Amino acid sequence: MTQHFLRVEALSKSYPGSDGTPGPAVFDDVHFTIDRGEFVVIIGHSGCGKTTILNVLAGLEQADGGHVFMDGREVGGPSLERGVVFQGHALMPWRTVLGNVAFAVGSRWPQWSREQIRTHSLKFLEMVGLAAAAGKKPHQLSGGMKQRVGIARAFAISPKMLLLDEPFGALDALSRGTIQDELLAIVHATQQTVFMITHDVDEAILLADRILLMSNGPHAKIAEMVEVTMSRSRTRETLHHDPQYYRIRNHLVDFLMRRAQTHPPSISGYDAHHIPLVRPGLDAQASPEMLLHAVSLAPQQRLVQPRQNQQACAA
Ligand SMILES: Nc1ncnc2c1ncn2[C@@H]1O[C@H](COP(=O)(O)OP(=O)(O)OP(=O)(O)O)[C@@H](O)[C@H]1O
Repeated sequence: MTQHFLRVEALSKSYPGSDGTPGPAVFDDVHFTIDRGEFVVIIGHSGCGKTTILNVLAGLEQADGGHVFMDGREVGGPSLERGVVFQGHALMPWRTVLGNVAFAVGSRWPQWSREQIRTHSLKFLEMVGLAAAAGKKPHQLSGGMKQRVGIARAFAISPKMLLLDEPFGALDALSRGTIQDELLAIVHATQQTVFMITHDVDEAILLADRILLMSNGPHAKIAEMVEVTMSRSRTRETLHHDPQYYRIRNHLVDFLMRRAQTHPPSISGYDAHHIPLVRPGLDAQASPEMLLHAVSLAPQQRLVQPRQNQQACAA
C-alpha cells in the first residue's frame, strides 16, 4: 500500500447552535491524502469548512470524528512540525521583524546559539526580500511585508508541512502576485509539502499540483480532485498562454457556480473514500465557447454559499 505523507480519514465536525444543542455536521466523511512535496489547494464556498479542516491538520482544533496522520503519526495537537500562515499575519507587535522570526527559530532549536538563530532567521528574511527591514516593528510594515514575515517565519522552522489559510487574501493584486512568485520559488527550492486555502481560482491553478473541490455544507464533502497538468515551471506571465489554463479554470468556476450545491452522495457512483481525480487541462474537447466563458468571468470572485445553505450551515 502507498504510504502517503498526510492521510485524512473520515473527518467530521459540527458546532453547537445558539441554543447549545449540536448543530448539523459542517462536513463529514472527508478523506484525502497528500504526498511529500505536493502542493495541494482546497477551494469551496465560504462556510463549507475549509479553515476548520486546516485547523484540524494544524492540531489547533479537534474534529468530532476521524483521524489525521502525518508522516506516520497521528496529529493530536499543535507542533513545530507544521508551519501555519493565516490571512491576519499574527506577528508579535513588540518584536522586530527579525525578532519575530528568531523567536520561532529559537523555539524550534532551543540548543542553538543566538548567532546561529540570527543567521538562520536572516537567511529566510532575505528569501522574501526583507533583510533590510529586519530591525523594523510590524506597525512600520505594509500588509504585504507583514505577510512576508509570516511566510519567512513559517519556512524558517523547516516544517514538515506548511498550512496556508488564504495568506494573500488581504493584499492588493500587485503585492499578491509578487509574493506568490516568492512562495513558489521557496516551495520549489525546499520541496515543501503545502496545504493551502484560497478563494482565487487563478492562484489555485498557478500554485497547486492538485486542487480539492469542496461541496457546500452542511455535510460538505470533497467532491472531486483536479490535477493541474500544466508544467510545474509555470509562471504568472506564461499561465495565460497555455490552453490548459482555460480548461482548468473553466472546470473550477463551473464547479463553484453550479456543481458545488449538489450533494456529492447524490451523484451516481460517488464514494467519499475514492474521490474522482480529473484532468480537465488535458480535455482538448472543451469548446472555444466554454473557454471564452471562462475568460469573461471575474478573476477574483469571492464565492459565497447560496443563502439558504449558509443558514442551514449556521443552524
Ligand atoms: N468556533 C466556532 N463556533 C461555531 N461555529 C463555527 C466556529 N468556527 C466555524 N464555525 C462555523 O463552521 C462553518 C465552517 O467555518 P469555516 O471557517 O471552517 O469555513 P470556511 O469554508 O473556511 O469559510 P471561509 O471561506 O469564509 O473562510 C461556518 O458555518 C462557521 O460559521
